[in-house]
Order: sequence, then C-alpha cells, then structure tokens
Amino acid sequence: MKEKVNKDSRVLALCSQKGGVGKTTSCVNLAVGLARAGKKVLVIDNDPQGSMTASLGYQNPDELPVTLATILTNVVEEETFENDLGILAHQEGIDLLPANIELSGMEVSLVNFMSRELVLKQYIEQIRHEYDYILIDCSPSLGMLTINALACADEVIIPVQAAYLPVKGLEQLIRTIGKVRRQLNRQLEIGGILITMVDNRTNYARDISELIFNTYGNKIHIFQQSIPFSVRAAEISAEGISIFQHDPKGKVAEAYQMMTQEVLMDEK
Ligand SMILES: Nc1ncnc2c1ncn2[C@@H]1O[C@H](COP(=O)(O)OP(=O)(O)OP(=O)(O)O)[C@@H](O)[C@H]1O
Ligand SMILES: [Mg+2]
Repeated sequence: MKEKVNKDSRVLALCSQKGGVGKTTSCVNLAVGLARAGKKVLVIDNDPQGSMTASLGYQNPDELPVTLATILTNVVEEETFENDLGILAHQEGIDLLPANIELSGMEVSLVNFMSRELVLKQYIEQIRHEYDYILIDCSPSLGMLTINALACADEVIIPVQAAYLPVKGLEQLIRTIGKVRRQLNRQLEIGGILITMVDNRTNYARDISELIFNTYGNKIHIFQQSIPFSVRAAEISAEGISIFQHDPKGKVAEAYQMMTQEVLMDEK
C-alpha cells in the first residue's frame, strides 16, 4: 500500500536557552493535546538530559539502545535506516524518538561534519510525511543541537516563565532565530511566546505578562492562553503521562487544551 504523503505536516521546536521554563512540560502536553484532536504526532527529545523521554515513562533513558543520537550518527555516516527506527509508542497516542546522555557527544562530533547544522533536517525530511505534527523539545542552550532544530523547524514556540524578567535572554534567542532564518531556513517563523507557570495570586506574574505583551506583542505572536502554575503540572513527569490523563479536569489541562486550539487555528 502506498503511504499517505502529508504535505501539510508542521514541525514545531520548543526552544529557549533559559532552563526550567516549561519547554518539556509544554512539549508533552501540546503533543498529547494535538493527538487528542486527531493528529498524528511525533515528539523528538533533542536534549541530552532526556527529560522528555523520562517524562513519557522511560525513567532511565540511558538504558535505551536506540535514540536520537543513533539516528543522527546514521545520517552523518550516510547509513540507510527504517523510518520507525528508535520510535517508541506512548499510551496516549503519540510517538517518541527518545534521547539520553549519548546525545551530548553529538554536540561535539557534529562540529567536524560538513552540513553540521542540517543533520536533523535530513532525518525530518525522511519521516515528515508520516506525521501531521513533529514537536522538538530543545535543551536549554543555543548549541549545535538547537541550531539543528531551528534549521528544520517551521515554527519556534518560546516558553517564558512568568517569574523573572526574560527580556535579555529573549533578545538573544530572537537574534539567533533571525540568523538561522537568513542563513539556513528561510521558512522559520516564531510560532509564539507561551507564558508559563503563571501564579495569578501574585502581581508580579501579572506584571511580567503585561511587560511581555507590551514589549513583543506588536512583532511576535503571544499565545492568548498562558499556563498556570500548579503542582499538578510538576507531577506529570514522575507519572509518565500527560496532564490530560493525570488531572483532566484541572486548570493546567484546560490551559493546554486551549493553547492546543490556538496552535490548530494557525494551520495553513
Ligand atoms: N505549569 C507548571 N506549574 C508548576 N510547575 C511546572 C509547570 N510546568 C513545569 N513545571 C515544573 O517546572 C520544572 C521545569 O519544567 P520543564 O522541565 O518543563 O522546563 P524545561 O524548560 O524543559 O527545562 P530544561 O531547560 O531543563 O529543559 C519541572 O520540574 C516541571 O515539572
Ligand atoms: Mg526540558
């Protein structure tokens, strides 16, 4: 049977060099949100910490024999491989390409490779027809792995934690995205800033949200729906499931559901 060619697949990278802002949590919940809306979704763990891999139930990522590092090595060495190599199926209907500490070696070994920024892109081009959405969870750095994600993404989603002044870090990230757009990937767009961990009881969180809207609102899309702070969100990584299964009636599930709708509305 001929495979369905999906020309409209979207590749979204969740990216911020600031650590702990909710990239992985948002990647997991957006992915499951999209799957619940009937989309075929692959998440790629592009972080040697393997946090998303652990969050999706593989608590010891270092024991996994085939990961993103295997795939990238195959691409570099021009080995042919099956599209489903290394893909794990999660109980909530999404596919996962896991990562572990082995990926940190790629950061170095890619440097000597000729098309070092386009290694992940080669893989994505091989598999993207099989998915509606491919989500890439980046590590908190702007190193070679993150550049690889930006070089193959259609859009970047930038989670920003509503608890500190993000302006400086954001400027650097936006500059990097501009550079990648000019030099490597003319399609790249900023899909939006997602404000996370909002504690509505504090004025501070409200001030930060307002500041982000005032500073960037006229040039970058900011998701209308922000993600509230809740210990329920922090619990999911230990459970290996999304917020939709862990606390389906809670405010975080509702927020990710609404945010997912915003992503779906942007489909071209
Ligand atoms: N809405 C939320 N409310 C409360 N805690 C949250 C929320 N979202 C995420 N967390 C917790 O905050 C921490 C950081 O979140 P997460 O791992 O998603 O961030 P990250 O940007 O991927 O981090 P890193 O930069 O290390 O990859 C985690 O312990 C997570 O469980
Ligand atoms: Mg993370």
